[in-house]
Amino acid sequence: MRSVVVYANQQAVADATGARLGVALSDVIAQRGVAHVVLTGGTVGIGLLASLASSPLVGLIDWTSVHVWWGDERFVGARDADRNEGQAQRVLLGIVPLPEENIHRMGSADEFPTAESAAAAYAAEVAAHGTPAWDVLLLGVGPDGHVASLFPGHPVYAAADLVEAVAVHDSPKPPPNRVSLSLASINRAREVWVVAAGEAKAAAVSGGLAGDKNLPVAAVAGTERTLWLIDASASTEI
Ligand SMILES: O=C(O)[C@H](O)[C@@H](O)[C@H](O)[C@H](O)COP(=O)(O)O
Repeated sequence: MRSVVVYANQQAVADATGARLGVALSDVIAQRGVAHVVLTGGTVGIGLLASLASSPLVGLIDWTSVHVWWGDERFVGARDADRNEGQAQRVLLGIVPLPEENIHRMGSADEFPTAESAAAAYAAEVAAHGTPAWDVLLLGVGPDGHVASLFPGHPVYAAADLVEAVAVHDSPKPPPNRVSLSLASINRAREVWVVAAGEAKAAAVSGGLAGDKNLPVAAVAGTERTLWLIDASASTEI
């Protein structure tokens, strides 16, 4: 099932999605005992975590039952400000009582010689946890229709999709070296939530919703639900 929800502006997308995530995590824990959430980088992706951190909903969640994963990561030094995990840590993960062993970071350039080896280690980490069907998987969208670090026309996106995680070089969005979940991994999620705000995203949103085969955002779907959580200016071309 696919639904599109249009909010007034970027802050409203972040606030509503942060609240939605808080409710979803407590619901999943009540139903299944453990929740696997996959985070995304980007403005809305980090903004919604900040919003959840300041919401009373944050206290509803049994954080010891939450496992946090990433859809993609920038392959730079562990303390580089570009790291998605560092940004998430600052706004939410470092504030809530989340056990360190529940935080599944993609490897940095300080720990791994290549993005390939970091991707392989991440695939092993996913396998070691039973290759979970992600309960909620968040994705920002680029103006070019990329999601996670899967870029349209990039050889990694075009290549066969039989692995869990891939190394990405020559990313059109800096920094150039990245690690990303594959499309197969993303689409194992029960719920995929696509978040986007701003007029720069309008073409990607309309192309994605119309099923433009060239756009990675058009190829993502949850097995139970796909939610597009966007603002008014990203919705003008639908
Ligand atoms: O690490 C990253 O760069 C991302 O995960 C990427 O896929 C991001 O989510 C989109 O580019 C949207 O980013 P903005 O919301 O900042 O435009």
